[in-house]
Amino acid sequence: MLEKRNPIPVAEAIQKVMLYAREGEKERVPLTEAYGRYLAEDLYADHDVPPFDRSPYDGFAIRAADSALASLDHPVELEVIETIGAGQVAAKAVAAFQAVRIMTGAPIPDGCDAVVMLELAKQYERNGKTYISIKRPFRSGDNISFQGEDVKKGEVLAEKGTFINPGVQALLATFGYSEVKVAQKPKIGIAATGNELLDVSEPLVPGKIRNSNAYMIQAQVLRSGATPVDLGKLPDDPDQCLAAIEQALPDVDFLITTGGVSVGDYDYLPVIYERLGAEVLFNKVAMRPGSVTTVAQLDGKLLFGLSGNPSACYVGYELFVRPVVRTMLYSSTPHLYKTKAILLEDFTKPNPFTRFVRSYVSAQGGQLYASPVGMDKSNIVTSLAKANALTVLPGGTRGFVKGDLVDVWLLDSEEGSAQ
Ligand SMILES: Nc1nc2c(c(=O)[nH]1)N[C@H]1C(S)=C(S)[C@@H](COP(=O)(O)OP(=O)(O)OC[C@H]3O[C@@H](n4cnc5c(N)ncnc54)[C@H](O)[C@@H]3O)O[C@H]1N2
Ligand code: MOO
Ligand SMILES: [Mg+2]
Repeated sequence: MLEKRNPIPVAEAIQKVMLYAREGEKERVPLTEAYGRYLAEDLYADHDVPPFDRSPYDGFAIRAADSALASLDHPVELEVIETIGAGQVAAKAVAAFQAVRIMTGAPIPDGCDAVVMLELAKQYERNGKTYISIKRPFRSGDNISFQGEDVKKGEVLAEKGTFINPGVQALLATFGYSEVKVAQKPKIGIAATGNELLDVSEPLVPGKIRNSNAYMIQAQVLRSGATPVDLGKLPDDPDQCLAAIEQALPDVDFLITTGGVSVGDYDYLPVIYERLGAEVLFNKVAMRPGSVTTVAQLDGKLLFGLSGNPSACYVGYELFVRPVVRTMLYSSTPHLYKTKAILLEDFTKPNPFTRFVRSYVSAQGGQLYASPVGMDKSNIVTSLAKANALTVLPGGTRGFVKGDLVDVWLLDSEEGSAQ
């Protein structure tokens, strides 16, 4: 007897999954391996940057008061008593009408409070001494890069969960983190089910296809910041699938299977969840593609039964797996980044369920535009290669036309959305 499945709205399905989302563990990695990871702690400034007043120019450090009367007609002469480069500290005290030759990055000598750019000073020698003359006054503070002007001690520079981009990497180095506490990468088991599946290296034979989903998901897992664990191909045999899943579960944070979740004779995932004693959170979502997406939990561990159809499988990962991965990585915005774009083509098909159209979003003149890419069917694989976004057409609508403003969820953005 065919069990009747109840489609639930996408937002409700996501909510049900998110109830099981947990923050992950921390680990320390060398700074050289921190790029691309997620901070496990807020990053505080434990000192001012710059840590001392310094010169932003090559030139001369002076006492501004000495230049008060300088003009084109009456240049002021100062004696240059010392030269310091970046990394050096002036050894002498600067007295009235004295200056220090200073290079960019060197600390401002005691007593000085302004810097004259090299180009604005005339330098000359007289009786074995070096002098400069300047033809305009400088105010106290002119051309000084002040201690703490970049950041003050105690400020939070990047919050826990921040993606470590090259800029964050620079901050970590600035504050002396030779090792960085980052979120441990969740481990995600991936098993592709189906008797029809060939290995990538096998030649095609009648009735069979190559397993593309496992490799697609592997890349999605990596893109979302987790580690894929390849559990291989499983035949459409409930005993073998059950044994493989039971064996794999203890070593992974989540388990993804593809295929076998619909109502076919060889769709065994529902039976397997039952035999495992897992609670099925839902087995039908009002979305296309991916309506058969099934998610179950066993002792709090999520089992994602993604569709066998490539486009449905892909969308299932981005909607349901990505946010739990990002939550483990401490993100407060774990979902795909949501924005709006102008549709560049008519999309007149009705949308009985919310439709996620694989799309290419581009920016032109400060406006985002969305073009559907390739055929909009769940068994299509080619459209995925061009997609950088999902255009979201709500269930119960039809007749979107070129020029309509539509919701788009970006696939490649490091930024996410809270909801
Ligand atoms: N009578 C009904 N039939 C179907 C329904 C339905 O509601 N009633 N739902 C359809 C929808 S929607 C989808 S999506 C698919 C989902 O099927 P399954 O998740 O059970 O997946 P399979 O049956 O195993 O395979 C479907 C399709 O995908 C190909 N596939 C499977 N695994 C891979 C892989 N690793 N790499 C590439 N391609 C894969 C497989 O060969 C099939 O062509 O069910 C509809 N049917
Ligand atoms: O799960 Mo099926 O893709 O709705 O397309
Ligand atoms: Mg099936």
